Amino acid sequence: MTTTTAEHDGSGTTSTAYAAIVIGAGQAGPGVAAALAADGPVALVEMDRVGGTCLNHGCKPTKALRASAVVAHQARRAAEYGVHTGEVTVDFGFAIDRVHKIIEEEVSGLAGYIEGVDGLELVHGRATLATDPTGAEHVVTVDGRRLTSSQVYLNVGARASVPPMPGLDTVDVLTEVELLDLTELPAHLVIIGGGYLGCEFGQMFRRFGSEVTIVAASGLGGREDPDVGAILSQTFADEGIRVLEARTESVAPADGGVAVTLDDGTTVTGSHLLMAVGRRSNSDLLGDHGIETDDHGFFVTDGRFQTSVPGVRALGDVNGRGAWTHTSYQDSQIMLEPSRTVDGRITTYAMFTDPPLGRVGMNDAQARESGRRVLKAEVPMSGVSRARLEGETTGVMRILVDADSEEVLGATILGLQADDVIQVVGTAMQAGVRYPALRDALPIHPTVAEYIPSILTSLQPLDG
Ligand SMILES: Cc1cc2nc3c(=O)[nH]c(=O)nc-3n(C[C@H](O)[C@H](O)[C@H](O)COP(=O)(O)OP(=O)(O)OC[C@H]3O[C@@H](n4cnc5c(N)ncnc54)[C@H](O)[C@@H]3O)c2cc1C
Ligand SMILES: NC(=O)c1ccc[n+]([C@@H]2O[C@H](COP(=O)([O-])OP(=O)(O)OC[C@H]3O[C@@H](n4cnc5c(N)ncnc54)[C@H](O)[C@@H]3O)[C@@H](O)[C@H]2O)c1
Repeated sequence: MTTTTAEHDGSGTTSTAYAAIVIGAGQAGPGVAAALAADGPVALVEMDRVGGTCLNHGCKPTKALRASAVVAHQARRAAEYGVHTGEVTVDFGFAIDRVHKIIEEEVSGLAGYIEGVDGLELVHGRATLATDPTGAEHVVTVDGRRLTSSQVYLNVGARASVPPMPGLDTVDVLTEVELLDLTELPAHLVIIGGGYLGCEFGQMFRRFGSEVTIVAASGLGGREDPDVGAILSQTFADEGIRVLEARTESVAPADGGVAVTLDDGTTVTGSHLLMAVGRRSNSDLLGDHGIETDDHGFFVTDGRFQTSVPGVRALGDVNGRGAWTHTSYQDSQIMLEPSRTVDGRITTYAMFTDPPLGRVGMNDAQARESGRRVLKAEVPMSGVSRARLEGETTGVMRILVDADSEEVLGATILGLQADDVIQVVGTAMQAGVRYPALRDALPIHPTVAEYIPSILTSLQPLDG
């Protein structure tokens, strides 16, 4: 077993050798660090609170906050179900406080877990990395402390991208970090970006009572089939959210808030501005690391996460092979099982609007591009009996299969419980199940998932 050695170089700097150093306590780092600590001393370096984006200002706080927004919406619709509640008001301060309490518990639970692992040292501070091209001794510096190892794992994640725009330095720009720290509800939240972040936050804040305008260059849910984007747009319009399909050109202060000028000449004025136009890699925070990155700063890796420098591996968002907690966490599982590779991973994700969107594998456009002979089965959610029973008929359910190989190629579900139901298809795809086996499965009635076997009995060519 390798042991930690601490040496003084005469300048007062302590140099400590580890069996492995993990930088970033996000979704992959803690699990990998804990497992490696069984074989020798490991340092886990984190510059912020443990748990990374997901736990501190990503998936978990947003889904906790979404729960309040969904309840507000249901309460307003209660009369549709014969339930009478009186006037519905939202105490935003209470809702955000609830979120923070849940997150505090989870962060301290994770910190306690890390502290309890034998051989694992949590080092607080921002790490910079000087790699050794031979792979013999990489040097990580944290607050003047020198840590060395031949094995370095990078789980440094990504942060909100704030692209340059005239006037940005004259206004307060919020990212999700600051938005989740607000204690008072914005009067009018202007969101730049109509992707996952823009859609999820936009709908939540509208339901809390803010006026919301989303400026979305490629419409809502830009990566999805056009009809899915159109259903989302109609749902948002029905809830009173203004969506403008344009690019922002500049921003400026206005009436104690912000004015956003768009490329079609329109100007929108709001009290708060949220930037939600994608993520940028945190690889630059490591300093002059000498590792190959792509044009967007994501580390280039092979299927076992090996970077261009021997002994340095990159896991999670920063390797550009996924942009979700589940992909980052799965990277750590794959890393710890030598026979596995990330190559060929079937992408699956959800967008937690209400109703949610679930996606796995290909959508229509990707299926067309694949050059395969594709069959498609679909049903509007208004045709799904469970959705009708629950009064939640917005959306569509769609599955694509290969007519020749009978492979399941992908599915899009926008509608009631889509974030969970999609996983039936994802699991089948991972297991390599051919569509006739899925079609012939016995489903439970009345559920949303029962329509997966059911619609597979009426496959049609993709484009009619
Ligand atoms: C608002 C929002 C909502 C989201 N919702 C979902 C969702 O519902 N489902 C989902 O799957 N994904 C969601 N995501 C995406 C998800 O949060 C990320 O994909 C996930 O957190 C990535 O995990 P990671 O381990 O790669 O990086 P991170 O979780 O970002 O962790 C990286 C860690 O490295 C640390 N670090 C960085 N540089 C250094 C350095 N030089 N020295 C020391 N430490 C460093 C950071 O402080 C951080 O703790 C959401 C993201 C956002 C912003
Ligand atoms: N449910 C989830 O899993 C979830 C939720 C939120 C965030 N996330 C993660 O966070 C990442 C970032 O999400 P995001 O929504 O910020 O990015 P995104 O890439 O999903 O969407 C950004 C959108 O902004 C638009 N845009 C870019 N520049 C613009 C401009 N100047 N004016 C107007 N529109 C502009 C783009 O057309 C695009 O539609 C995602 O990739 C995802 O990994 C995941």
